[in-house]
Amino acid sequence: MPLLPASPRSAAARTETGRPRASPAPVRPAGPSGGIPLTTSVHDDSPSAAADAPLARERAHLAAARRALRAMREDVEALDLTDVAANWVNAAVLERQIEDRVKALADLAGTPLFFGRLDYLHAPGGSGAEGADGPRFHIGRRHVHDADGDPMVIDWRAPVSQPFYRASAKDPMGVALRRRFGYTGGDLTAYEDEHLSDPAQASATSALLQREIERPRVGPMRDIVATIQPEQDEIVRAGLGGTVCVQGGPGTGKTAVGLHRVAYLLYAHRERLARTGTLVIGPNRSFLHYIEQVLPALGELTVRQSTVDDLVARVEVRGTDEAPAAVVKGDARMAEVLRRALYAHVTLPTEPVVVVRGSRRWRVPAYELEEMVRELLDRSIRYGAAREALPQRIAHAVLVRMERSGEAPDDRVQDAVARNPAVKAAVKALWPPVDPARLVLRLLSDPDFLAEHAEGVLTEEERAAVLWARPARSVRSARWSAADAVLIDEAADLIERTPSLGHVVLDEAQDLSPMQYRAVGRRCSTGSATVLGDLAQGTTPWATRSWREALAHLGKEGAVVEELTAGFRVPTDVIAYASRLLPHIAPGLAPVASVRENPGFFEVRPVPAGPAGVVAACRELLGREGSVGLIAADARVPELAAALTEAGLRPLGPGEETTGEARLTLVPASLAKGLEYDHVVLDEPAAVVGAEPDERTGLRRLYVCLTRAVSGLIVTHAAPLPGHLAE
Ligand SMILES: Nc1ncnc2c1ncn2[C@@H]1O[C@H](COP(=O)(O)OP(=O)(O)OP(=O)(O)O)[C@@H](O)[C@H]1O
Repeated sequence: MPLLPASPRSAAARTETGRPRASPAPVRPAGPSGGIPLTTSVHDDSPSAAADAPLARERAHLAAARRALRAMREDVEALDLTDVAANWVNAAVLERQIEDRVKALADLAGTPLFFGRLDYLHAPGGSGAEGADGPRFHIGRRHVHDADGDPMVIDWRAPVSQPFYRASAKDPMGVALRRRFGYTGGDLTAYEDEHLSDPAQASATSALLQREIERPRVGPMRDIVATIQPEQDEIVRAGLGGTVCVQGGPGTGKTAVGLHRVAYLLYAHRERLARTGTLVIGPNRSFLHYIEQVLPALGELTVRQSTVDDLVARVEVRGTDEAPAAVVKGDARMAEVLRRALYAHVTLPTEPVVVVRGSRRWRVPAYELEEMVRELLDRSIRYGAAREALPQRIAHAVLVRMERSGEAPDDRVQDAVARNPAVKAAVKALWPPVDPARLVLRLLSDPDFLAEHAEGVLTEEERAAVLWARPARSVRSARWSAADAVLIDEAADLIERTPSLGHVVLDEAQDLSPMQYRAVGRRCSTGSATVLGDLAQGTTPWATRSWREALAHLGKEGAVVEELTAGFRVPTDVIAYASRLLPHIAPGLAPVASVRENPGFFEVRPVPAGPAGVVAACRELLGREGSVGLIAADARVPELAAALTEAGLRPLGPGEETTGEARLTLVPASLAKGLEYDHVVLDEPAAVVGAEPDERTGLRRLYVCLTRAVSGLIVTHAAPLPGHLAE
């Protein structure tokens, strides 16, 4: 059903009185640099616009949609639970659901209710008869309907919304007109039309899209729902059944795509994922803090976010590893060492089990017990499950004997026999309980135990690397490292299966060790994953070398690997400069092609030693609009923090949110990954490189730091620049 009075396309074009928008993003033909080709013109608010002009009508529709949304919210708020909830538990659950629903229906100030419109040529699936006017849909963050239940805004994730992201002049997907809306604050102030089926219109770049890409960045990450690109949309809407892996350079939208994919999957498979759960994994808490508002803004409030470290936190991590130890501990061969060490606890019986019941003794001979143990070892069930099954097997053997001698025991007798002290003692001896942390503690403390189970798996040198210099006395007192916690998690999974979620998004995946991939993989063993990363940004000693290998560790060998190459963050000059490092850090990877039109600014500035030059650069950039990030080698951060504070520019830490008043963040290089700022001062590249254990890792860290800027970058240096940055 048309939602606005439909007017024929030609008539609409005639009555439009707006003028093309000249700034900030002029309409221009798509160039070879990768501008986004559209057939478009922008119309904005103008005093001469007649009351019935399209913009006025769209505003009226927006106002009506807002009223309808309010009515939907009021309907939910007015729900009376007294009759429906049978008890207080049900009532509490329902109340929570209602609260969530009310929150999801909030009309967020500054978040447009719709951002696009599609005019179909014909009713989808209809006859397609000449002259038939198709329906018109406004596309927004959530579904809004009027009092009759007719849609006023369609959820961007609905199938009819898909052409908004994918339709092109080449394949209009049945769409006659695609309209994008521009907002200033919460006000609808502009629109831009593409007549997809009109071959006469020239290709141009979408000005509204450019405006969105180039907007200043202050505060946490925002959603990109109005401007998802076709190649991004393909990943966002990929089916729930398969795992997708995305390789993409800095600023190609991997994080954005991953988050929108979760929102899409929750829409398309709401019930299933409500049961099984979804999880977003990021590299550290400040990153998670930066992205945490994207999903709630899309109406999704139930997605858990976690770091890998938090995921495996069965012990308190208070220690660190030297790189050689961490590399071995993160190697997938450790899984085999753990498996062997665990199953070494199982022994084959030499004695029979004798169960005394009343005046009778029942004897299960050793060879029969051995058969049971061997059979359980052969089955692919967890150590703990087998341990639980063994007493029942023994009891069953006793029951068979009872029946043979004329007794008629029932299930209760079998349970009682299984709990018999003789059976319990036998099980404890044959298949003893194992605590995962104690198992790892012994492996890392006892050279003989490690040697026995790592025989033929780890070299002597590797064994020496992982052994603790001072063996720990207890699980509590051990100074566990992050890599140790992953080993404990692996051992725990060998004993008891880790529950699987429905879908996991793994961001900045390139930094995970094989053992960490396994830890994530078992959390989506019966679900699927979205793996996002950039091989060039891997800065751990065990960084991913190939996605195929990583996917195998994750247990998702069949996943498709997609590549994103259009860059939405970094200006052309800056990405060109950073890309000089690519041949040294990830040969074979294509440089990102920036789609930003604003060239931004880029300067490499020699400064005298000491913080004065850096402080001056920060002050200079604070004179511009948007956020400023000062990125420096971790060791230089305290000195720079003091200098900035003394200069009256007290900086925020990377976890703290930038605001209009506090726009300067001091970011240690080790935490810069995934973040972005309008303007960046990068302090002393040689120190960033020098802080890493090897040159390649150092250059990769530098690549990450060089690619955080949205509008401009000043590189300040007193020491010579790393030679690899020379052309
Ligand atoms: N289609 C789009 N429209 C508008 N902005 C976009 C689009 N895609 C990405 N962006 C913006 O580009 C910036 C970079 O995106 P994102 O952080 O997701 O990139 P990334 O590939 O994860 O980068 P990195 O490798 O540095 O972590 C973000 O501000 C994001 O909102």
